[in-house]
Amino acid sequence: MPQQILILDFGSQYTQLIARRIRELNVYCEIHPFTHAPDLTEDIRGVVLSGSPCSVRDPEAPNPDLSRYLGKVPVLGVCYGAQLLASQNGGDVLPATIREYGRARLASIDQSNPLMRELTVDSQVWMSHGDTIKTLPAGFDIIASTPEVDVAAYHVQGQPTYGIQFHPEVTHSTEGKLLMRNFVVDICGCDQSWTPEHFVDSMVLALQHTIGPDDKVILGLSGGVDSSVAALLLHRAIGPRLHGIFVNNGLLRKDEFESVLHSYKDLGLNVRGVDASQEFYAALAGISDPEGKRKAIGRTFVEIFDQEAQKVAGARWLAQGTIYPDVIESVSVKGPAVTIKSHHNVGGLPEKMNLKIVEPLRALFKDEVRQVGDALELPHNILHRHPFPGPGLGIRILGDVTPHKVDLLQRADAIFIDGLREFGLYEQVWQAGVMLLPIQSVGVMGDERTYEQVVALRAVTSVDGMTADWAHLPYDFLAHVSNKIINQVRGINRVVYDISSKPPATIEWE
Ligand SMILES: Nc1ncnc2c1ncn2[C@@H]1O[C@H](COP(=O)(O)OP(=O)(O)OP(=O)(O)O)[C@@H](O)[C@H]1O
Ligand SMILES: O=c1[nH]c(=O)c2[nH+]cn([C@@H]3O[C@H](COP(=O)(O)O)[C@@H](O)[C@H]3O)c2[nH]1
Ligand SMILES: NC(=O)CC[C@H](N)C(=O)O
Ligand SMILES: [Mg+2]
Repeated sequence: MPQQILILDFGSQYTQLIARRIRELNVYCEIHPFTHAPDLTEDIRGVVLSGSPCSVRDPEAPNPDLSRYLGKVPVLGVCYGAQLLASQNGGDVLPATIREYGRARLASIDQSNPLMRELTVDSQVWMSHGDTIKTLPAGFDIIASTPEVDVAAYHVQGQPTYGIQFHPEVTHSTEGKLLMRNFVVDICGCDQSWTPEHFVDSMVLALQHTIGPDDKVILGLSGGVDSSVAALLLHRAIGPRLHGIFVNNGLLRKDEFESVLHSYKDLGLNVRGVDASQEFYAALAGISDPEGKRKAIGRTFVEIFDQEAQKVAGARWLAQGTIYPDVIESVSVKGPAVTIKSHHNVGGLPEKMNLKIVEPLRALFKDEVRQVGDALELPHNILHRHPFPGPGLGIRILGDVTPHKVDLLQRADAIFIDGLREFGLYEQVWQAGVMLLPIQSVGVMGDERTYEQVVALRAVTSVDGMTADWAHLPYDFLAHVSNKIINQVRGINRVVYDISSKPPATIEWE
């Protein structure tokens, strides 16, 4: 295991940002819910305690025993984490007279303290708290204040334990990254060696160690970034013992089955294309409910993987392209998050497959997956491909799915995506696609009345898909796409543009 920082999560909306800031310093870190705090191991060089929506004054609030870490490795409490350490040691945490959300400025700083080294007076910090530390326990020293908050940061005498009331992980804390560097590099002594290349080398070794010398691995490949990067890593580790399976679920983009299979062959990967369109259409027949469709698609995927695995003698592993946000969401502090959408690849692989799961990208964020793909020389067109959901056009056809609707949508979608490329807009957009709406509208074409379907164009900007803004595409581009769809795709007579952000909408419509 690489040296790492452990982040104990108390449910803050910013916990993932702490992880991102540490990884940007080329230091590996993991988030664990406070309810599953791991024991200290040699590779854990420091611990960060996250913020929380809870108040330490609430008897129900998280209050774990931290003695296994304190004084043994450096600990940094952020907001709730700082309040918790203060209150566990006899300090007073009280409701603040004014709740503080937003920007503040550091008025005094103890620059001789290693956490505060090189931070500047007047530096902007981001606050988000309703409680405040009124009195510190004996042996705790203030190392920074703002005009409103005396205890903006503290240090525990004689041990590398620190607390800060503000949020260094938020970019609005302009010197937050410097503070994190002071903690992670200077105080914890991490050597900043966690680079994409390092990840590739150590993951290939780990895969070789885990997967037995004669074992074969089945990997569902989609043409998307995650599964393609997983494929290259596994291929480097076990070569031809990797068996990729690319399923045509009848819900792919126009001509995608052929073109993706082709690009995998070019990469030297051992991939079988399985055309299961009819099985998917049969499973979807008559189902209009979004969750019903997702479940039917998920089930059919599993059936196909199961059938294919049985054809490969010695198949002992099922590899998945699972990435870090999937993992974090399923171990959230408040219990598994409410189901908004059932992702087709999560949950419910049947026992009888008898395959063990291997997930080489489990620890990475999407943009980190792209960096690893870059280090593995994944071709640009796959690396920068927009994400595409496994259930494909099945969740972009509102209402029931038929081969005829798939055909209409494939043609409209191809015009939109080709148009983005033509206008040089494809890589400015994080994801784009077309939705086929379950309504008809009246139009007039060549003096004749039409009564045909409506499609909605969807394009978003985002970093990781967790939040997204609708893309402000140029009007002349939208006009071009709208004209072309209405003129060329018989059966569609109206095009609208979706101007909803996530939240409160989501990227896909179902
Ligand atoms: N048509 C398919 N055939 C086989 N496996 C698939 C197919 N579609 C999806 N999968 C599997 O489901 C997983 C999740 O799909 P998902 O779309 O989240 O990831 P991806 O396709 O690898 O990347 P991206 O998010 O960039 O599209 C994939 O990693 C892959 O293992
Ligand atoms: O592989 C997948 N299986 C799914 O079931 C699924 N549902 C949504 N998505 C993709 O996830 C991102 C966020 O989508 P939403 O804002 O619609 O939840 C977007 O990139 C979506 O395309 C899926 N990907
Ligand atoms: N961001 C936080 O960690 C907030 C901690 C606590 N809930 C407060 O309001 O002070
Ligand atoms: Mg995909």
